[in-house]
Amino acid sequence: MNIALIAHDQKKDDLIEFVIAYQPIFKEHSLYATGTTGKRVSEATGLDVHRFQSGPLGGDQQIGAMVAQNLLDLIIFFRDPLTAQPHEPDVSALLRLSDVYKVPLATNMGTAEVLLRGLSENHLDWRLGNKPGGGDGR
Ligand SMILES: O=C(CO)COP(=O)(O)O
Repeated sequence: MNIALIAHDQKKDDLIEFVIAYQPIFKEHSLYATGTTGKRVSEATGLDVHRFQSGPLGGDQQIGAMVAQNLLDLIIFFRDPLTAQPHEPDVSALLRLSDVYKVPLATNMGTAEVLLRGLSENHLDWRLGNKPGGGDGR
């Protein structure tokens, strides 16, 4: 599966803790991330992470472009609900596209735990049969 990891600055430590806790699961999958998140995760875990631009420079939109091609199967996005983000429209657009393409997305650790356990028990395998032939791949 292709998994995206994103965290706002105040949540990056939480995400790293989470990835370390579930590293045996994450290492079985392909990881993508916004720039700084990906750097922090790969430094902390040694996992191979494909890094896009930093969020404020378009990283959320690059991940959104993957969603629009139905190339992402799971998104872990630890948002900071207490800090205004200059690129809030990009964040909203990514959440909207995830709903359009029915991509499971966790915005906090509680939901992320449930999704990772579901992933490890093959409950997300329906994603594998949900790939587009092109065009409207919903
Ligand atoms: O801002 C972000 C998501 O909206 C995250 O970007 P970074 O991983 O580059 O900090």
